[in-house]
Amino acid sequence: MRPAPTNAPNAPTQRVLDVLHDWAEQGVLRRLDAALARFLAELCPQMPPELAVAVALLADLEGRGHTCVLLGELPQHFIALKERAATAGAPALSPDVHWPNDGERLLRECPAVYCEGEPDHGAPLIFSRERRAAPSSLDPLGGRGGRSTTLGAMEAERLYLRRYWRDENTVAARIHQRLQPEATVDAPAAAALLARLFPPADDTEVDWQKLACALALRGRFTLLTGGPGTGKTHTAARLLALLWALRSQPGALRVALAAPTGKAAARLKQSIDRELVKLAALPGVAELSQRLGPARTLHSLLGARPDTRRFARNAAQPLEVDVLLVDEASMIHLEMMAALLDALPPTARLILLGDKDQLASVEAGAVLGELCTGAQQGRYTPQTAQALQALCGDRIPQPFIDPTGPALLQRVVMLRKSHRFGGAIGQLAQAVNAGDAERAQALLQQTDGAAVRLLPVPQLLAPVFSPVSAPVAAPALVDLAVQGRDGAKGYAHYADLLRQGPTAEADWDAWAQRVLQAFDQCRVLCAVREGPWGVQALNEAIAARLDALGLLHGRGAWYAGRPVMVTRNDHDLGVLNGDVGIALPTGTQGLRGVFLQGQSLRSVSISRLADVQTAFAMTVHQSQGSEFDHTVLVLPERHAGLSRELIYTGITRARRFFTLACADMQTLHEGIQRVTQRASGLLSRIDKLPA
Ligand SMILES: Nc1ncnc2c1ncn2[C@@H]1O[C@H](COP(=O)(O)OP(=O)(O)OP(=O)(O)O)[C@@H](O)[C@H]1O
Repeated sequence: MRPAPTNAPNAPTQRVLDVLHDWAEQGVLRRLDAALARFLAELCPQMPPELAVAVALLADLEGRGHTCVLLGELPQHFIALKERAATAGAPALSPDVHWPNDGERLLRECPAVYCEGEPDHGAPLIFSRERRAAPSSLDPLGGRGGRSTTLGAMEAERLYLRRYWRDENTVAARIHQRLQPEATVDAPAAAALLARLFPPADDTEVDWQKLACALALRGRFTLLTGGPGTGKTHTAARLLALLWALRSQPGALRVALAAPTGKAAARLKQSIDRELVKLAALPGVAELSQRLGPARTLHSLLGARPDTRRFARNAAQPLEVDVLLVDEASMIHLEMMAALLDALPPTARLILLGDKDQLASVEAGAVLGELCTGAQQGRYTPQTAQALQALCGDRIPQPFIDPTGPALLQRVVMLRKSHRFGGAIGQLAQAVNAGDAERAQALLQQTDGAAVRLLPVPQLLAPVFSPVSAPVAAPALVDLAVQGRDGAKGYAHYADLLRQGPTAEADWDAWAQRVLQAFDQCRVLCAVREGPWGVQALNEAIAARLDALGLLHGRGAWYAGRPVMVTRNDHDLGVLNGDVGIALPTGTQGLRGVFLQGQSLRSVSISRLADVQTAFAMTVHQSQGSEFDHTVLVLPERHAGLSRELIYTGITRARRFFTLACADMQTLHEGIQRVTQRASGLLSRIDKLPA
């Protein structure tokens, strides 16, 4: 069904499209959502009005991260959308337009819909119906420590746009293919190396890191999840050393490192290098270190092409790798995961690292979270347990054994012990993750210890929003951001270093590095961009305060010390989306944007830095993959966008100090209770494929 849209939709649908157009004009929907409904209705003039609304809703939901819509939920979505329109004072939809009880019939009769299982005529909408019992990978306890990561794991009827349906199928098929049993490794050699890499500890705890490596030797797909500091990279480095030592031909293993952002890629490379140095005594590790190239962003690895969503690397032009290690995999959206798996040769090993409890990608899909459903419980089959014991001598404890454990979970390991956070920050992250708002509140309000602190922004000091003036950030919050607290640095620290300048021309690089590192000691993270609690207002307020204190001269678009975050990859300039740099005065060339890339500096003319934003404050989403000594998390009052994942991600960006700034505890409690659920059918698709 790909003719050019020439026909006018039927009259009732046309009326609905006009209303959708008005809704888009008034911000109830995105223009894109209404335009898609019109486009499909013009392709298929007999499309009923209800389906036109469902298409706009589907596009709207995909904008919010869902990859499909569950039919059973369409009636509520219709109601919620109508309420949004009413609240915005937009024209009402006729009361007759609602999702009918027999919505399936409506889908089956519409030529714009392809019903899975029937001959595929290329229709743009896909109706998928599963008549199966709950898939075996469904976590009986609800995954993620008692909650469900997706809405679509049980028997369900789903409506997709073709693009997401195709990507979901690709990811399911490629992962399923990688779950097939692998050729055996040299077991005695592997056992000896594992014993060397993971010497027995004094405690009796299970060594999940060792088990993860043993498990990874069994197949071409491994997923390591765990909170920050649980040793995902530590383990991955040992796994690479192991694979290198056990390779069948000398020098033949091509290993690639990648991450979704430039910052995360740089961190991955640094951590792997650091860990490999510790393993230098092992056979071949020196050679592995030497051969390991830089970690690349997924875009660069796959060969992103300007102005297209296609990549140079794909199934026809696969990546030339034997082992691909990808960090921060929670940030990978469905489309990118499909592209990555498509471009990976079937023989290559894929090792994904990520924290399943972090915010999912901005774009549609929550692939890592979904693949980790049940990881908390282990669910290893007795066969897996026996094989691992034979290989490394360690036993998987009985509570983690489940004879019905799905094939996918035989490739997933959750690391449980944090080697970085012992104290209050780790406990706070754990409480939030467990949905225990009372405990989180108690930890934030305890007065001993400086690691975790609450900055109540009382009503009187609360940000004032006036429709005529720009939103104003709370002074107490700005004070904290500038001055810090109890040894936790604020921005005055880097501004001080900046003011001092280099001692001599020759010291410029060292000084610039110190300024950049000092800036990274503190970061203000916001849940929203707009309004008094948002990125924009805080950026302005912090710059103004530093200016008032004489620490920066923060007037005009560019000033010495302006921190900026790149918002778009620019391969010519060598800066990537998410890179943070600072405008620094140079002797002869005036102000230049300076970025720390690994151990070296990149300096860029500020006139060429078109896609940047000031970076005193950034969104929690933008901070993923980064860590700061002192993290200040700012929560707007009673905001629907607050979620458990967002709060957890904000907290876990803090290395030594964490401060929460919010108006009241109710905001925190509500946020912790709000768990993001994204509709998807990925798990059931993997389960459905024949073994
Ligand atoms: N088994 C271990 N014994 C000793 N130190 C460890 C162990 N596991 C990890 N570490 C150390 O703990 C620190 C954190 O480990 P690592 O960076 O691998 O964690 P991570 O899970 O990758 O963290 P993040 O999610 O923040 O990237 C590192 O300094 C690492 O060397």
